[in-house]
Amino acid sequence: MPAASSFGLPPLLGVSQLIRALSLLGRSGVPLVAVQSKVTRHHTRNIARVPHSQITNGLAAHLTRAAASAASLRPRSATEDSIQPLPEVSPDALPIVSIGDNKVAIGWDTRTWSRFHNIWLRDHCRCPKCFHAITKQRLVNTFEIPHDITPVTVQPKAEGLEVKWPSSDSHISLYPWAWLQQHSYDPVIHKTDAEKDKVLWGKKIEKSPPTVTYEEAMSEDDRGLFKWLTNIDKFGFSLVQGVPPTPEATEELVERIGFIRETQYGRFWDFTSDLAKGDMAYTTIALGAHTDTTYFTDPCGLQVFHLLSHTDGSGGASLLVDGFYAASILKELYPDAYDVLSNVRVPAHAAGEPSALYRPSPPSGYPVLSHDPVSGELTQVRWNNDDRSVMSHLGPQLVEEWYSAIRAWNECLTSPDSEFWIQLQPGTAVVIDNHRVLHGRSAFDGKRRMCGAYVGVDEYRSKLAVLREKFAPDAVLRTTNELPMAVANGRNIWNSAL
Ligand SMILES: C[N+](C)(C)CCCC[C@H](N)C(=O)O
Ligand SMILES: O=C(O)CCC(=O)C(=O)O
Repeated sequence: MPAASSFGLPPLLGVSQLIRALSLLGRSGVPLVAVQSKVTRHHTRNIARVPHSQITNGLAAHLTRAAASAASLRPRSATEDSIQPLPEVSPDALPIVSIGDNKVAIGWDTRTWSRFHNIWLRDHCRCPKCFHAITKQRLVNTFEIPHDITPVTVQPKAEGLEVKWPSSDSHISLYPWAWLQQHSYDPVIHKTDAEKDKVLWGKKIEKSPPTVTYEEAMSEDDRGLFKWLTNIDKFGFSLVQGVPPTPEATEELVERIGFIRETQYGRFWDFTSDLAKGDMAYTTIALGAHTDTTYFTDPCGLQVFHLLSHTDGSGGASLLVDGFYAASILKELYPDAYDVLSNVRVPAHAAGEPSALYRPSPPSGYPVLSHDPVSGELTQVRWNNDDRSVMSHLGPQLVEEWYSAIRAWNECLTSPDSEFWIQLQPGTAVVIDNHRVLHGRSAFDGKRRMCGAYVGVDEYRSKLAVLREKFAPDAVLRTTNELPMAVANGRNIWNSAL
């Protein structure tokens, strides 16, 4: 096995030199050509990674064209990209590695190579001296690493890249290949990431809304829980059928996900239209599609509703709208409005009770549409027109533009093709991702009793991550779980979240 080490290759220089160096190594059957200019990054601000065929919309005439092109907003798929997801490294075709001035280069295949700064590699050493395998916390003293540190040797091993560092105790680090691919930052390598598989939906979701049974959700082996949370992650909501129509059973159901988030409405709520809390939810009035707790710095992550009973009256149907879908339509039809909603901060308040006065920090609030600053993807919708505070910070030049933008947004949200109406019955709970799916209800009369709770977004995401680790391990876990010293205290030190 030819090993490229500091004496095997010149420092990283021009592409042609690298090509020559690599071909000199004569690795049979695996010619490596480093063509970095072919590496392109994804364009930014995508709504979601959604295959066209998965968009379940049924748009009215005026939205049909928009939906078709909204689907085209998705990032290019792996096959359209110049970079394919990289295959798992096999022991008989190891990557080629070389030391450059201040970086180590890894040639993955004929077209793709990654470079890692020496200091970055040293700082990310996961040997027991540098990383506490049980607590998953860093032990290495980052600030003692010489900023010009250079490996003595780099060796491709079956398990990963082995780096020998210049130190009296001859420190050796090993970085699994899949882990290096996953964390490649120069260039960022395309990842097929299950977390990105969102399915945007419209009214047609009513034909087959994502559902699990109570038995599945409560089953001890956690598979049903995984299915449930995966539904929420993909669609932004999931029904749970067959729930005993009691607050106790519903509370237990919520606790399967994580800690209940207590708020001014209580921990677990059991409410009717008695205005027990100073909020319109506690009346019989219709509520348009909104997200909850827009007045919190950190709005609640999940919201669970379970209709326990409704007697002596009618109405009170539940409304769900996929905010990511509505945003994709807005972006297509009214790109300027999309920008306004992505940038203008909206203040909000909860002030119906004398004992509480909630506003977000900063008090100017947050934009209706928030994006991941790294990927540009839409991450959160915050919208409750009822709870909006005074828009005094807009500036005179923006006032009309702002009102036009929210009018367009409202049009996308209230289009019959965006709205999924469902008449809940005792026994069917609905769990909603409050950062994505808006909810509302029609007006009603009679006595209607609803119970439910909030769960913090971090609780829900943590539980989903743990279940993924168990039931849908990614390439890094699949290839490193068997490595000696990789798994300590039930978790792999190479888990991509660390
Ligand atoms: C769900 N529960 C009935 C407890 C409270 C409802 C709060 C609704 C409020 N306007 C908001 O958007 O936060
Ligand atoms: O009463 C309902 O069905 C929903 C109430 C609501 O929208 C809320 O509590 O935020």
